[in-house]
Amino acid sequence: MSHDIYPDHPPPSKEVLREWCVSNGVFAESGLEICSMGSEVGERGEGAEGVENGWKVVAKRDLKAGELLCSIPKSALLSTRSSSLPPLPMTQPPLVPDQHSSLLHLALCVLHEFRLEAESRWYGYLQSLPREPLGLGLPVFWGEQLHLDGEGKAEQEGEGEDGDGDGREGRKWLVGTEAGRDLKRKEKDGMGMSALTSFYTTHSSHLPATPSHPSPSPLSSFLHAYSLVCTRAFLIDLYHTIALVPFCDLFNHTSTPHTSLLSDDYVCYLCGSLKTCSHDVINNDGVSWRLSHLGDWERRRVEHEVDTVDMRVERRVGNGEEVWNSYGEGLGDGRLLVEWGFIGEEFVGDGLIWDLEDLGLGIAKEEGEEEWEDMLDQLGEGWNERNRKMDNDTNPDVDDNDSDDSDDFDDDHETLLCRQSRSNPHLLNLDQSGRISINLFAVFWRHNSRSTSSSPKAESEHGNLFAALEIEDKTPSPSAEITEIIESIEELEETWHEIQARSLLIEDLTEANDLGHESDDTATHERSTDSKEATMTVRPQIVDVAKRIRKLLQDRLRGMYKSDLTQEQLFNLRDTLRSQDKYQRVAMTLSINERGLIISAMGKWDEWLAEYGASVESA
Ligand SMILES: C[S@@+](CC[C@H](N)C(=O)[O-])C[C@H]1O[C@@H](n2cnc3c(N)ncnc32)[C@H](O)[C@@H]1O
Repeated sequence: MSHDIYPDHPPPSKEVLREWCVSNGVFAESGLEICSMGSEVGERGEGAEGVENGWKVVAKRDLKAGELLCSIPKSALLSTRSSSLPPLPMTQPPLVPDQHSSLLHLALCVLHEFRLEAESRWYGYLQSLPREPLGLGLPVFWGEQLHLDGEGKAEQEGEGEDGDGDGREGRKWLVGTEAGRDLKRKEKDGMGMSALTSFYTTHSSHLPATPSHPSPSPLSSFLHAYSLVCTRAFLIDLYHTIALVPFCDLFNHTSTPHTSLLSDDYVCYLCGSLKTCSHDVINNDGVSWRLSHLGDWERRRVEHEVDTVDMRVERRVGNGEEVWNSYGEGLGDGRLLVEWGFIGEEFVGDGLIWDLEDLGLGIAKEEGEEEWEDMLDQLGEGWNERNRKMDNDTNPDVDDNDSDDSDDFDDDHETLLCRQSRSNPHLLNLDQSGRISINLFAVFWRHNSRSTSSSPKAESEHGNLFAALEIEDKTPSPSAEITEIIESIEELEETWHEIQARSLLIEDLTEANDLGHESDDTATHERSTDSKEATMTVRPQIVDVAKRIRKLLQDRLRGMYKSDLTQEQLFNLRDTLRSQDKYQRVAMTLSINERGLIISAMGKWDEWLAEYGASVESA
């Protein structure tokens, strides 16, 4: 599948971009250099073996915190407000300006500017953007063989860019992974391939003919423009909403960035003015309501300075180091791959996630979601309360409000369970340290107690069928339930801690034996047997829940592509991929990493169940 963006134009040029920046008032610190990723020389598309490398920003000298990296006047931003594409006609139903429709609209504007070629105000910038691979390798396009012209008519079918099936195979490896979940969610939320196709089919006729593009552009051109917008646009302010920001979009992502984008967002939403404008309502002090939250000094600044988007050094950058931005906090590889087409293997974010309906408990998404969320909110409160108490007991002098972050259990990565995610307290996840969230434990625990506490009453004397089916509700009150859950979690962790301590003791004794310190085998045996006798007992319900969790992990693993292969076999398989199988390589890496996390978590639950798993049968 090929697009019609800049056919027969020279490759992207840093020099042309630099000249465009200068003539559009863009300031870029002279101590920054745009380099090719993976090699220090060459323009786009000139990497080794013709592989597109992408660009990055590198510091040519030490950069101190506070230094200005770049400053772009808002007049240079490319947004739906600034583009020369005429406003979209009212659609039926109207295009609600949510984030996705804003991306689609901006993509149409970008395609229009591409079609203007050198006539566009942004040509010097747009020519610098990647032109390959089509759709920038975002998984939503992997393996797509869709060919439509600008009017939505099928073009000639043929082998696309990844006609050898790299994309199709790559998609298979995403099944069951976080990226696979994200792709499904996007499709469901109307952000998949079919929604993109239908948007362009509806709106392509709105693109004016240009001297270089008298006919409509193929769908592939729109998809490419859309990918550029998705991977490069920033949220700016109330007027532009999202926009492409020349130069700022050259910084790559890491979870420990040096810089971030700064923009005053409280502009007039009608004309974009930051300084007081004719649309403003003035308060009794003669100040626009819009700017009334600012102090005197700040107000003077906005009234007199050019409105810009800036990036400053927030963490020192050494000479020769790449300067990193962050595309969002806690972005895991699944999300990075789906939204930006790469993985960072930094193992940050919330790990693997389940929805309520994925838990095999027969809970539909809409069914009682609020009730479950209420329970999780109460659990969160109960958990924080417990932490405060624990901290007070161990450290009576510490301020109560500081206690949340300093809890030993929550920060101990060797535990079976982890606290609620900071990004979403309702999340049901397996964290990056292989710990199941207390939420998942609580959902299984509650489901278990509901199904065991509701037992049909014995048939009445008169054989009344309705009376026989009446359910006796022994459900505990919500607060009693949360207390029970927290006590169960503590019980689970204490027993896990005991197992860990015992294996450490055995390891120590074996090591000591190997070194000949305590050569008496009988003594070793006696001590390890002693410690075994210290085993605690647990409530059967905890065992039930542990078994559910173990099964949940196993099911997730089994839902992955080629789930019967061992990690070693997968590594070997990945090693045999051809250099051009880049989608398969990245998808396999993601899948292997997620499998590793599940396997290590399963190992812990197996160890615990080996000790306590039988007690439920005897209960
Ligand atoms: C905003 S652009 C950054 C500049 C881009 N590298 C370029 O060549 O113009 C975002 C894209 O850069 C690439 N990218 C960003 N961070 C990356 C990273 N840590 N590793 C690999 N690629 C990255 C991805 O292709 C992503 O879609």
